Amino acid sequence: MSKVLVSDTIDQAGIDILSQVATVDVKTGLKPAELIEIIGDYDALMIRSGTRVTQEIIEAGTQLKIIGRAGVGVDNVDVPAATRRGIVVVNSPEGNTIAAAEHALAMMLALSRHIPDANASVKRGAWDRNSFVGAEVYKKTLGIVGLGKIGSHVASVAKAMGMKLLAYDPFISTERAEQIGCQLVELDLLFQQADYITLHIPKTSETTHLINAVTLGKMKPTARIINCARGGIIEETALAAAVKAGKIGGAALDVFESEPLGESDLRSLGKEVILTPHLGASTTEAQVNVAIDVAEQIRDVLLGLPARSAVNIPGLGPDVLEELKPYMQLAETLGKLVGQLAGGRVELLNVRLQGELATNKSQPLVIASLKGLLHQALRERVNYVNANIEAKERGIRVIETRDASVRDYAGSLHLEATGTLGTHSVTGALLGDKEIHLTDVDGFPINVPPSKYMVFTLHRDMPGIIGKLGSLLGSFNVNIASMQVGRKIVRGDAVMALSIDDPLPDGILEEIVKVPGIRDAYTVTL
Ligand SMILES: NC(=O)c1ccc[n+]([C@@H]2O[C@H](COP(=O)([O-])OP(=O)(O)OC[C@H]3O[C@@H](n4cnc5c(N)ncnc54)[C@H](O)[C@@H]3O)[C@@H](O)[C@H]2O)c1
Ligand SMILES: O=C(O)CC[C@@H](O)C(=O)O
Repeated sequence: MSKVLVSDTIDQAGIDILSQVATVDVKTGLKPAELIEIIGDYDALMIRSGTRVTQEIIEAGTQLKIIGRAGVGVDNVDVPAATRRGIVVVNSPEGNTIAAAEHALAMMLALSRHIPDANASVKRGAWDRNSFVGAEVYKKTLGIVGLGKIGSHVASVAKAMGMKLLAYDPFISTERAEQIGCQLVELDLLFQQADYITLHIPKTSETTHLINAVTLGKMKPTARIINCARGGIIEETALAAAVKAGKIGGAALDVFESEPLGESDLRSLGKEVILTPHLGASTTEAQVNVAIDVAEQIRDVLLGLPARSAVNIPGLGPDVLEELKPYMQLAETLGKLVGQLAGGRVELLNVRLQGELATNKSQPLVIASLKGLLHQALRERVNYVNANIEAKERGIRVIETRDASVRDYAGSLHLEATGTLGTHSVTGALLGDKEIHLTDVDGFPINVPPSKYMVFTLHRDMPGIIGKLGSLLGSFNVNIASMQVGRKIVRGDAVMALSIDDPLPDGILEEIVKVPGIRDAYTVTL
């Protein structure tokens, strides 16, 4: 049975799902050295934001197949290191959207009305109504930086509260922003005009210290800034100085440059600053959502299935996956087949999406084809995560083409591999109830479902050849399950595809090519 380590607190609903397929150990609060010591025993690691999964931990995790982040941000995981090792990294892109958006809105209102300090004052025994006069958000301008899932939800609630909405997000269209009720503006204008600024962007090299002494200087002296996205987007010393000097009105932060927050000027500021300990996703609902979402993906990957929200498998979102899953299986089978027909070192793979398939995303099919192609060399070491990298490292060039005009089957996939021993091609389609069929080998039309063990011959189409091959295989006790010949013209060149019950014993290929009329023979395991 597989073993899963859960190293941060996650909801029991997730543990229950993992327990269906694995032994689950929950060990929270581990020091990095302790994690390194035990991680080698585990097939999967499930975390929240508390565990930093460094390259060292990934390298010590020799059995790891998947790292599941119960939340959105994977900035606490060394994703490139995981990718190099072929470890899938999954997250829960939507499970805590509402929780994080509501936390940002709660922070905005709490900051405006001094709720935390007023509450603390009453609890201390005071009844001070003069110190906590606040401001209304109604008719004020909210500047939203990052109009993705969380930013959009904040926008719709803020709109209902009567706020005017400005947004900055270079990756969304003006139409999309307008749909959500936001005016898309340049960042400087947003800084100059907003009464409240809320950040909903990832932490990247462009967004690190986006809010600094210079940008803070562009804001209104009454502006209040809210960060429930990621620590480090705001330069904290500059923020503390700006609040102290009255250059901005205040700030509410849920996330920090270093967590847990250590010594910080922010702690000593008054009611203009509110701090929460990374609570954006901390609702019962969100924790159930993310735990189930990520645990299901870990379960699937441990069962050999693809994950729906893998961050290191390009182009493989849940919607794409649903539609392309059967074609990915087809691509992998064709990749295995063409790789073995080509033999030697493959230098070029042409992946052609044909017919209806031509309108689909090609990237997942390219990855699956490469996974199949590299299986011969790498076996279980190659997977959807590292297939691209492994192919690049081996100097395999990939060309993707599309031909919507091919109408033989509703949608088909054609792979052509060129290597040190020549060029071979295979085509396949899904027939009936999504059953894989080989429809062409080296330009010869056939129609056979692939089987685990197969033999292909290139021969001259002439009387007696099938019988001779059958007798030869029979004499070596090889049982033929099915056989089909593909030819373009009568008595021209032809391809024979044989499904056999067991692997072809060593030395028989050499005997097959001695049969008069047979020019070449290949055996493959799919
Ligand atoms: N505090 C918490 O507990 C908590 C919980 C959930 C998410 N988060 C964080 O909230 C943030 C937003 O999450 P989301 O789910 O909305 O992500 P998302 O991917 O749906 O949205 C992010 C948006 O930021 C935009 N963006 C990227 N770079 C930008 C840039 N340089 N300038 C402006 N916009 C840019 C993108 O186009 C996208 O629309 C992330 O940092 C996430 O880690 C925090
Ligand atoms: O695990 C948490 O509570 C934080 C989650 C949040 O920061 C996220 O990125 O999803």
